[in-house]
Amino acid sequence: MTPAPIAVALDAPDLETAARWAALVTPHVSTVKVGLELYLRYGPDVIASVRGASGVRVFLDLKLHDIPNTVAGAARAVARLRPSILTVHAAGGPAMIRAAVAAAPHTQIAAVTVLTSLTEGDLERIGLTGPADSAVRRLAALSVESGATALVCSPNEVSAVRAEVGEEITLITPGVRPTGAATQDQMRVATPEQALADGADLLVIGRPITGSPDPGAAAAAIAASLRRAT
Ligand SMILES: O=c1ccn([C@@H]2O[C@H](COP(=O)(O)O)[C@@H](O)[C@H]2O)c(=O)[nH]1
Repeated sequence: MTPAPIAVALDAPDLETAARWAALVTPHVSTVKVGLELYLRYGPDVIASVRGASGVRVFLDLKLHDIPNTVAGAARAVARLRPSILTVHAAGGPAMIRAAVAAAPHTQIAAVTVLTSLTEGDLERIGLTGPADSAVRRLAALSVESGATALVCSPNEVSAVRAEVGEEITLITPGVRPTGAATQDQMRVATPEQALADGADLLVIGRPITGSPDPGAAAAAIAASLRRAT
């Protein structure tokens, strides 16, 4: 069976837990995601630990955001680990995104538009007035013009972003919650089925899977429900 288009966020406190979660979910999902918590604690070794024998795709979610020269150096440093996807913040601007793309030619650079934990009230306080999808569309267009071939947005904006950037760009959506699951700190959310129906290519799902007593079964259940919906 083809693994589901899900990236499981391995936001674990230790390497053993992350590797265990990765081994349990990899029969069911296409990708595992390493974020700041794990990478800052364990560094590059974490990639091999979660990739394991299965060779599952690893998404390195470091959300780089700095001047172009610094981001180029950081992207070059992690490119040797061959992550499938590396994130940068779209708000870092065109030159920074171009620098990341040039520094990691074998890794897909995904630009994070507006964090899924932010409400429209938060955006207004930051100075981004108007509906969230206007800011997301603007940042998406800028990122693609700068060479990003993937974008991170909430499932609520995925159809607007698809209309803006076309079919060739990979749309990645965190803020995904199965019906009835707690939203926790995610503010702009939708179900896995809705995100996929609206045009997402890869669903990032963490705690609804890793917080389950059986992460393998939780991943398998979401994968099966996506298969039924398509
Ligand atoms: O806008 C964003 C960008 C990245 N994330 C990351 O996705 C996961 C979501 O985990 P859940 O447990 O499913 O909430 C997490 O690693 C974030 O760093 C995001 O949530 N929103």
